[in-house]
Amino acid sequence: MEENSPDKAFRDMKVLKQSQSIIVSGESGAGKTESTKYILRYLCESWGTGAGPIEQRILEANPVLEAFGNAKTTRNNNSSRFGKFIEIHFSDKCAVVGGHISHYLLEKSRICLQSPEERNYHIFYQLCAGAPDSIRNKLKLGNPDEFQYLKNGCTRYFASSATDTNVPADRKSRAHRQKGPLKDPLLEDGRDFATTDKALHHLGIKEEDRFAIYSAVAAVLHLGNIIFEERPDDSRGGSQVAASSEPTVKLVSALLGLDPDDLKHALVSRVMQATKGGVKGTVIMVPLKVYEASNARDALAKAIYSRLFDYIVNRINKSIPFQSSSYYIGVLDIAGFEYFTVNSFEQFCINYCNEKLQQFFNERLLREEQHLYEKEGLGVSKIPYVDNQDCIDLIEYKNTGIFTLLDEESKLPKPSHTHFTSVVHGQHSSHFRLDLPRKSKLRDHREIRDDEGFMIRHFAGAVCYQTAKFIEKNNDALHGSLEGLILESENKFIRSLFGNGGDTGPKGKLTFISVGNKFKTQLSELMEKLRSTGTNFIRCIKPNIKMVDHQFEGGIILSQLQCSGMTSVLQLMQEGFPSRAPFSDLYAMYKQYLPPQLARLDPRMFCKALFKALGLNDNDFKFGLTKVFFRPGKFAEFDQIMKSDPENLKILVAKVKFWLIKSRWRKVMWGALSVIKRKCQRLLPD
Ligand SMILES: Nc1ncnc2c1ncn2[C@@H]1O[C@H](COP(=O)(O)OP(=O)(O)OP(=O)(O)O)[C@@H](O)[C@H]1O
Repeated sequence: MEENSPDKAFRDMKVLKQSQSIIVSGESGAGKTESTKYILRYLCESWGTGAGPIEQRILEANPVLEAFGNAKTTRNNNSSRFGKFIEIHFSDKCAVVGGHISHYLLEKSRICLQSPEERNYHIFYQLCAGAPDSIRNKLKLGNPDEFQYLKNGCTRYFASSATDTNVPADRKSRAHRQKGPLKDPLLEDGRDFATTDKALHHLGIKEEDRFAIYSAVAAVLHLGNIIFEERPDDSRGGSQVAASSEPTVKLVSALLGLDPDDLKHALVSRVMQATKGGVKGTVIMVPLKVYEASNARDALAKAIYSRLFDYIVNRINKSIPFQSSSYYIGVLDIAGFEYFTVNSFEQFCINYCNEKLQQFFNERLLREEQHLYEKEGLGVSKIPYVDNQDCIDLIEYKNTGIFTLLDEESKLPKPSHTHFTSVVHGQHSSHFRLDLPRKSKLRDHREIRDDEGFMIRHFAGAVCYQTAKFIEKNNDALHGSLEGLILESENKFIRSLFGNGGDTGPKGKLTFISVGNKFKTQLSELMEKLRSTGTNFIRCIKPNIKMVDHQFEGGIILSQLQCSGMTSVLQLMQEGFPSRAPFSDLYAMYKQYLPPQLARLDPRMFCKALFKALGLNDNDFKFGLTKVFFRPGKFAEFDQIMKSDPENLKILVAKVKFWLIKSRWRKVMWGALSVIKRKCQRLLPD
């Protein structure tokens, strides 16, 4: 991490009177979130009123966001599974006045299923391990083995050897009892519940609402335990809730404020409005097969949890309000480029986002820089970089982009991922960025059928996407019966989670709400914001994949630098002039150090005189039309000389004067010589 980025952003905001953004990027586990926390702490503690209530709340937001939005993955014990843009707002005096958080793409699939070494969101384990008995008993929480939504992943808690004994044995899973706790210096589920609870309290969330939040989390867990079986009397393959799940249905209904029979009914059937035959608009109930009912249950769990996450972010925002602000510094912490053996809709969205951010990075650091060199006539040779606009168009273009094709497929009466995939290939058969999976260099990917996936050549490498779940994951709508049911919940809190979401639309009417489209819109708003601010980039580099300290693996570090475009930037910095200042700024900065007869010079002459007098090496700087440009590190050297002790300054002034006299003398000499030369030419016979 560049050491002074937040400080630079703050100084730029103050001097240039312009809002700033800091884009923190890097792959999972590289340190984006930790860096973001340092930045926020630095800004709040340096420029807040000694971390007063507002600043404190901005900082308190972190444990809450992490509890509900972070999870253990194979690459990071505390991986943020959502993106965020945190704005710290400042008054015209540059003091912190408030903040705002926007969040993007919470990973929903994790709520219902995790791979064996990974976990669900931390809050589930915090509740099971650390909530007091009074809460756990009311919410009927046991150990992670008791829940379908936890038991397929890693069920161990985080704790140290010393603190592991604080958690009673009956709260621990079998794997935990056998293998002991997971270890991480920053995480401890038993203790972290209290931290989350305290942070929620500090954000102004009362005990009653905190309990409502925990009840919603518990409802999600119990919901996952409802299982379905085929109805023996139904020839159409309909399903019913298994008898063994009856108590769970009762419990979930109580937690969600629903009638158990209504819940059962809504889970195993779907309302449809007839569009033909009979009376148009007649509502008919379609029975769901076992796998469809299970999907409906999972969709409900994901909807509750993601709405809960929206609610929590909203509450955080309410706790850090600001009436008016003059500027802000926004910090973007969003997942970096991802590629796995199986890549689905989540990777597609995040890689699309990274294409946009990379384009922005190229624009700001490579294109604009080189354009400036050209405009100022510096004659620096061109550094090539790849323009990825074609890849962005392939994904987001209005009529034929992959997002649009996916939305169109979803609106068909019988959407199918194979049809969608074929349309993508058909539409872009000769696109350089798109190819069939069998063209992949990886064997696993070559085995994907032509109509089940596509490969995109991203700026950071080719990725094969499997389209099997694209249609389902791109749809945020609950099916009609569930939506209608939940909107009529007797639990005010649950109703409020769903009630005023602009996304839901009229009750039970919408069958499709596009996730891709929402993300595209959010991202374009974010890009607009970034473009209107001064930008600072922090590139986090992961030193090794083992999650251990002080171990640097050259190969993986180099590939991260290449993927993020850093090698091109470094080349540009090496051959270019990364620091620069307009003549007038330098003049204004240093004239106070120099005597009046020098301060009277025009800014360009002043700078020339200064540089010559200092005896700076001609290779270390270049004079453009309006600015002077410095080689890396040379501006700092120059600044140090200028601000050094008075004795040194006296010598310097004498040198400047001497240079000026010499150059004026030379000018006069040249003038006189030219006159003499011309006169001589006239006097001499042809
Ligand atoms: N500056 C740091 N000092 C000490 N440890 C750090 C630092 N930055 C990161 N780490 C360690 O690396 C882990 C991963 O960092 P972090 O969660 O910030 O990664 P990330 O890039 O945000 O990953 P993800 O995209 O998965 O959220 C941290 O939990 C911590 O153990």
